[in-house]
Amino acid sequence: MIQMQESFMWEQYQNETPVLQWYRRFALAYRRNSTKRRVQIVKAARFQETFTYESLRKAPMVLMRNAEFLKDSTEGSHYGFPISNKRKLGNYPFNCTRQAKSGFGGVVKCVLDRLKPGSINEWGGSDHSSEACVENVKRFLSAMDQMGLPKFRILDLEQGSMDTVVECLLSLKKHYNSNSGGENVHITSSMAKSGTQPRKRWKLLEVESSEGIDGSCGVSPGAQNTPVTREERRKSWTDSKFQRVLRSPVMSEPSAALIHHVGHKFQEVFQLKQGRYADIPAAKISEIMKSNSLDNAPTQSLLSVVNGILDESVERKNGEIPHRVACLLRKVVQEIERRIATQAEHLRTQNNLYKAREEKYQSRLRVLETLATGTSEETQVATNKFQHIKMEKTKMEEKKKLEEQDMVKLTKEKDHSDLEISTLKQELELAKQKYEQRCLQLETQAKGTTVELEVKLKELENQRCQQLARLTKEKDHSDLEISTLKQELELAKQKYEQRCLQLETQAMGTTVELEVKLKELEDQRCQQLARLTKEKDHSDLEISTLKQELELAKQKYEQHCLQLETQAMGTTVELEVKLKELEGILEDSRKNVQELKSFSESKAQIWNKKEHSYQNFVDLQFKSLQELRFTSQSIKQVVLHTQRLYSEEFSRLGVKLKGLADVAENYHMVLAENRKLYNEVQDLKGNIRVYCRIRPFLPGQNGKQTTIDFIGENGEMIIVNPLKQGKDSRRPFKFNKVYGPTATQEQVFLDTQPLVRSILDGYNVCIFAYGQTGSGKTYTMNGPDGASKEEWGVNFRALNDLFNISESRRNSFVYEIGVQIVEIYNEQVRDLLASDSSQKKYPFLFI
Ligand SMILES: Nc1ncnc2c1ncn2[C@@H]1O[C@H](COP(=O)(O)OP(=O)(O)OP(=O)(O)O)[C@@H](O)[C@H]1O
Repeated sequence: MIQMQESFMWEQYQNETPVLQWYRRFALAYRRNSTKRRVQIVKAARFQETFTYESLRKAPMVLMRNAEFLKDSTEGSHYGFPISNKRKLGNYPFNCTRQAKSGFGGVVKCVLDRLKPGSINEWGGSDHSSEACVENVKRFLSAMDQMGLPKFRILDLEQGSMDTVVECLLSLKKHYNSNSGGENVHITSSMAKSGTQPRKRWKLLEVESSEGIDGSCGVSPGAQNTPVTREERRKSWTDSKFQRVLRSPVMSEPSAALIHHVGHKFQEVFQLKQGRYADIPAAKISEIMKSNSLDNAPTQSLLSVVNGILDESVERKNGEIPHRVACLLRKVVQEIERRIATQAEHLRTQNNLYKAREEKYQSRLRVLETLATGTSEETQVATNKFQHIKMEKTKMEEKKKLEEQDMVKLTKEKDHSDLEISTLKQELELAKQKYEQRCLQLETQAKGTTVELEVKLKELENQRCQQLARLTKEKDHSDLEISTLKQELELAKQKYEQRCLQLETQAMGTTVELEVKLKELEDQRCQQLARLTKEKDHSDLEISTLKQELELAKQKYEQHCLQLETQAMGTTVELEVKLKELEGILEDSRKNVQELKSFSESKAQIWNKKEHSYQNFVDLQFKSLQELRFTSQSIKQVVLHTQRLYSEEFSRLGVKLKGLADVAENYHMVLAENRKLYNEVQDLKGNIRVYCRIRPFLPGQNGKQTTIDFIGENGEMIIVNPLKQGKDSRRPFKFNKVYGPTATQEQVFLDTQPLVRSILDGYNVCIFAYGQTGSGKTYTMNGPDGASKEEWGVNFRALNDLFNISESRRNSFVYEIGVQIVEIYNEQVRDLLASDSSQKKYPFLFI
């Protein structure tokens, strides 16, 4: 930590916060091993109100490291002042004026001596008096004002705000940097004269401000004049620097071997000649500057060189540094600056690296989070399953409860039905009694009715007898009437006869009158007779009707009597039937009672059975619930196991798939290669190939002699012509191949098949047959009419082959196959598949 802090230079100083400034001071104090001073610094820092962990957290990375250190330093029992205790901090208001004034006083004094030599206020001979410091600061500010450089307020110092102060000092540094080296010499000399100890401008503030912390403005005059003390200080400073540099994790140091080799040389040249830098010959210095000694020298050596030169310059009293040494110093400082720049770059890259690592870790964290969410999802699924099982369990329990309730209900119902049965039995008993009473009543009623009927019958009998008696009386009366009427008629007849006789006698007396009168009388008598006969007829009729009526009445009475008798009989029968019915009903009721009894008994048995079965069912359910629980447990384990297996399988599958993908890729490559080679072979065989086929003799041509003399294996053929002599009699021919008369269709196709197949790779192929009429072109290309598969010609076989291949490559390729058949005859091209005659001739019109 300390080494880190010590490596901060002017450029970084402007970014420092009070905390960092404090730390810088602390680091220097630490380096000087002054516990008292450290405690003092820690106290000072603790009392700053802005100094909280929160501000530390927001600080840059280096500051954070400081903060860690600070934490360690302050929280430990070492100092016993926990800085986070704000309450305590409030009790100690920080008065930075004293520290600031006294610390900063030294800086101001030195700078003022350079700006305005001899204007330093040294009241009372004490450099450390507050008044002298304030006066010096004021003078410094006026000097800055005169130079037109930005300044700060004394109030800033009092409030401890170092920003404006640092800015002021930086502008001053820039101002001097822009000046030439000669001026440096002058300033250095003037500073040396004034008794101060300037080393290097950009180190000035660091050293002097650190020196000013404890109120001692730079090195005390007495100490300056003590060489041993100065030497010791220089040595200790060099050692500490050396240690720091060696331990620095960010310094871009050369390798250990190189340090050993070159560093040794460097030390030899410089360190061994401490105090004699001015004596080094210019040639040696220029050699060192030209060579890469500086590049390879350790930083510690470089710093010691700088220190040595500066110390030597102090020792020399006049403060002058030879030009060559100044150049060397510049070179060394440049090298140190370069290293610091590399260091800064290194820090930046490390920072980037840390950032990248942080991002990586964050992405890992995200992955872990997603995994965690995945796990939580799985857990969710498992919990859901568990909930489901729980629900099922509760359902089962509810079911069980319901069944128990059902059981209770059923037992209640059973009791209820038992009650009902008993009430029914009672009712049945009552009904039975009622029926018996009713039967008795009916029997009594029937008896009563029978008696009534008998009485009625008797009455009817009496009535009938009375009616009969009346009718007989009436008959007698009418008989009497008839007899009286007959007597009257006899009397009337007799009277008429007597009258007739009288009249005859009278007529006799009087003839004409009588005869007339007789006639009249006769007429009257005839009329009377007629009337009397009529009346007699009428009375006869009446008598006959009366007789008939009487007969009818008699019959009616008889019928009525018969009816009454039959009614009485029917009623008796009905009553008997009713009686029988009632007896039957009674019997049925008895039977019903018996049946009800048996039914209730059987129902009770059924209920008992049901109860038993429900009990069994409940037991079974309970068992199955137990089994279900056990099964769910085992399923859970199986699921977990399966998940494990699944992930393993998945990874294995991935590996296999990868292998398979590689193999597939290789396969495709090999396939492509094969195709290329195949087509190359086809090309090598020749783009145009001529095959000759010799047709066998047709039936009926067997007697003829062949002209084929020889057929070679490699397409040679000799034809003989017996009509010619000598050389012309035997003519050799050469083809790609010659098929003899016995060659099959398949053999012919086998040679053309590779060519046909190259169509699928995008090659154009044409196969045509040529020959005289009847030589077998159609036979070779198509085959004979109604050809079997063995007799298929080239066309059929080629198409069949193409279809088969396209089918087998269905998953990889899609081929479109079309067929066109044309005829070229007499230089006319005809489409043989066209149905329309207008489209048959070339050029074809495709629609
Ligand atoms: N290799 C063979 N084996 C058996 N019979 C064959 C063979 N070649 C041709 N033939 C028969 O020879 C006869 C003539 O053949 P084809 O019709 O194929 O001749 P072509 O050259 O097509 O004649 P054209 O030019 O007149 O159409 C047919 O009856 C055919 O069956």
